[in-house]
Order: sequence, then structure tokens, then C-alpha cells
Amino acid sequence: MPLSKTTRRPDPRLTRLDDAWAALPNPLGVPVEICAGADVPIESAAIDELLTVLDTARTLEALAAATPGLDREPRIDRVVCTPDFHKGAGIPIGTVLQTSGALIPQAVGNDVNCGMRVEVTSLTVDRVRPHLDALERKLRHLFFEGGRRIGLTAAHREGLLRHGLPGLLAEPVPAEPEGAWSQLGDEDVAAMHAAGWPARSAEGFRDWITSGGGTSYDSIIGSVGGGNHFAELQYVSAVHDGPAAYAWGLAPGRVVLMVHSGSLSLGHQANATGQDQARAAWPRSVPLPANRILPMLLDEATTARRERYLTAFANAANFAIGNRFFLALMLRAGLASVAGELESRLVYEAPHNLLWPGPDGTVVHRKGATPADGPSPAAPWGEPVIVPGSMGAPSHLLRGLGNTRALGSACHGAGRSIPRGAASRGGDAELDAFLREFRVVTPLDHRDPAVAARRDVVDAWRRDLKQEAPWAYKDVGPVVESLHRAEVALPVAELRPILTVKG
Ligand SMILES: Nc1nc2c(ncn2[C@@H]2O[C@H](COP(=O)(O)O)[C@@H](O)[C@H]2O)c(=O)[nH]1
Ligand SMILES: [Mn+2]
Ligand SMILES: [Mn+2]
Repeated sequence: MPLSKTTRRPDPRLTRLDDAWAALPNPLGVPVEICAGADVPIESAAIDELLTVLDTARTLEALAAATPGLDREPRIDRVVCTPDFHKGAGIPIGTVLQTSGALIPQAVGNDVNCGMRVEVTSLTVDRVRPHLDALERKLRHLFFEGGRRIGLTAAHREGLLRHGLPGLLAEPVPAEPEGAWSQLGDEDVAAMHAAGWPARSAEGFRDWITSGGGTSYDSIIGSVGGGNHFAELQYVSAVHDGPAAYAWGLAPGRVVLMVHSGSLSLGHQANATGQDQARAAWPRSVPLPANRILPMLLDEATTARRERYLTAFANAANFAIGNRFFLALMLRAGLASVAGELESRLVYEAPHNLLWPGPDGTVVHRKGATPADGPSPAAPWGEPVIVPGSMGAPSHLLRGLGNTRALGSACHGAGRSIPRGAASRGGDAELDAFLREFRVVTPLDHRDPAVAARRDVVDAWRRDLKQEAPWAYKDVGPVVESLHRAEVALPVAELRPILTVKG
């Protein structure tokens, strides 16, 4: 099915994607692609939010009028909405926005370089299943009970923030067990999106090397983060594309590690820096826009302010890559403690909250959308596209087709079907059934009698978990199908969860 247009239905919370987008007001005529099939529901509230985002085209016109002598007229070139499109704070999640002559910090989101890391191990699921109790205890210790000792020096922290993983690994590695992080090789870096971009672009760095942007750096590195972030053990449950799966090492039954996390407090600081700089560069004669989305022109007058933002942004983005790397190492360490020696190879590391400035003055912003480039000499099967489902549900790996109408982008998950508040209020019986069936490792061990006696603590924990339950997310199957039908990406393998660590 081609990429299609959508509309708002009179009332229901979810609307179908194949209705006529043309029925909506889009007075500035910004090209919008709704990149999904008819069977994937979308929130009306997200469509309303999209309409206010489009008003940024008007803001750019006003900025241009107040800034004589611009080389290039600032504008929104194109907007793509992915199938997991849902309401965000200001700009919907699942939005890809290409601009010319301007960049928009808010179109990246607060969690700069939130992304996914997938590794395939040498273990099979049968080797791991008999040890789930011991594995759960070990992972709880590593992730939540002070068991991680990453042992970074100031030079490691600076190297990571300036240059990403290559910067981290340029420094001598500690001799402790965590010295396992010397395992990273060149081929791992090659298997990252744009070889770990923006690792090369952060020559400067902020003075938050020791402070972690307000929180102790060492206390946050190796944290999963709350909500929908996770570190998950999965196994290859179905292969749809044998040659691509073989090339990526995904044999049926193989245990896979999937990590979803971002830049924690550093990203929030970077985004705040971007908004401060955009506000400081704002011409007095132009009223602040009603939608509060503040673009920065790519002109000479704003260079210093832009650089300040882009440095903070690149530092945060590099931190996120390092954090995902350590989280995967912690999963590896947990597995090794119950199953002995193992090998683990990076399949892909992909950002979904980032911006990509092009040499021609264009900027691609992705907020909750993942790159899905087509085949290239470096990636003969196309760019790996990681589409997690939800806690307890399958996830998928696809291969990108580089669809230009979709700005070479795909969804980064199934997307919510129920807002957090509504999800946390219902489904007690379902949650109990879910917890009997599925293993979730959280900071709180609900089976511990001392914990169970604290009803208030357990109730708060249950509310949080319900927000993340599988029924709070869309069914990932139709989402993946819609990427296929829209010629955005082709399914390669299905991954079923064994155990999920939630922060
Ligand atoms: N496999 C899992 N997938 C999950 C889990 N929790 C959420 N999700 C999916 O990830 C995306 C991420 O969304 P983001 O906007 O926070 O980047 C989300 O849409 C879900 O589909 C989980 O525990 N395991
Ligand atoms: Mn995030
Ligand atoms: Mn994310």
C-alpha cells in the first residue's frame, strides 16, 4: 500500500490512517506523508498536535522577514508521520521533519539520542531458560542494587562525551571485571548508525563531565531510565528473510539483547540549552510563536549560539551511545553468570531522537523515528530497523529500503494505544496474570514478603507497570506490516522476549 493521507474523525480517540488527510486545514501546504496502513490506529490528539506543528512554517516566514540578507529561505520541506505516531509534548512522537535554513531543537525531543542497541549472542534460548531465577537475581543486583562498577576516570568521561565510544576506548581500560568493555572492536563501531554519529562532531564539551548535567555522572551511567526504557533478553522466534538474517547472525533460537535508553539528564540539559539559545537569538520584532516551537536560523548571526547547542547536543548524544553500550555489557555479564562464556556481536545501534544537518543547509529531525536507509556497500541488506513491541510482546528487526517519501525513516516501536493515565487505572487482574506469565526485573522485588507488606509501595509500582503493559501499546504486527506495505522496510526476524529489565 502506498503512503497515504489521514484525517481526524469526529470524536474517537483513535482514528484510522487511510482517511483523507486532505480534509484537514494545511494552509501553508507543507507536504505531509502519513506512512502507515489503514489497520494501524492513530490518536486524534496527535493529529491535532501535528496541525499546530505545521504552523512553524508561518514562524519561519516571520523570522525570514525580520532577518534581511539570508542566503536561504528557511522552510519546512517535508513532514513524515510514522505508524507509531502519538501525542508528544509539543511535537508528536513519530515525527520526521526536514527543514531548510533552520533547525528546531524541540523536533528532537528531550531525550536526545534515545535509541536502541541490538546484539546477538552465541547462546540459544534453551541454554538460558532453566536459569531464569538466578538470572533475575543477578540482573537485579547489577542494574539496581549497586552491582555495576563501571569505573570511569575523568579522561574516559571526557573521551566519551567528545568522541563517543572511540573516545571512551582510546583511554586505558580498568582492570576490574568491567574491563570487559575493551571487547568493543572496530567492527562494532562500523555496525552503528553512521558509524556512531555524532561521535566525530563534538570537539568541544560542556563542563558537565563530572557533574552529569546536574546529577552525578557516575551515578547515572548504566541506568536504564524510567517508563518505556528497557534492557531485554529475547530470542529469534521466526525468520522472514533468511539471507539477511544469516548475514546479521540471527539464527532461530539465538538469544538477542535489546537495549532502549537515552541520554538521561544530559539530554534534558542539551534540549534546554537549545531552547535558551533559540530564545536568545529571537528577533525582538517577531512575537514568540503560539505553539512555542522555536527554530534557529542557519545564518551567520546565530552561529555561536547554534554551536553552543550543538556541542551540548553532541555530548548528550555520545553519552547515550555509551550508556547503551554499558547496559548491554551488564546484560552480557548477567548471562555469563548463569550460562558461562558467551560471545555477543552488535547487530545495530540506532538513534531515534536526533537531528542530521546536511551539507546543503537541510536538517532532518527525527523525534521517535528511526533511520531506514536502503542497501549500500556498507550495509548490503539495507539499514537494520529495530521495532520493539512492548514488554511481554514480540519485537521485530527489518531492513530499510531508503524510501525517499518517508525521508528514509521508519517507526521506532509500536506506539502507545492508551495514554499513561488511563492505563495506570485499569487492568489489575490482567497485570496479575501478566506477572505470573512473564519475568520483569525492576528495582522492587514484588515477591519479597517484606516488600509485599508495603501496600503503598507495591500499589505505586503496579501503577507504573500497568502504564507499560502490553495492552497499553498497539499490536506491533500490523505496524510492521504497514512498514512493509508502504515500502519503507522489509521484515527480517521476529524476536520474542525472555525477560525484561525496567528502570
Ligand atoms: N520490547 C519492548 N518494547 C517496549 C517496551 N516498552 C516499550 N516498548 C516499545 O518501545 C517503543 C519506544 O518508544 P519511545 O517513544 O519511548 O522511544 C514503544 O513505542 C514501544 O513500542 C518493553 O519493555 N519491551
Ligand atoms: Mn527515551
Ligand atoms: Mn526512545
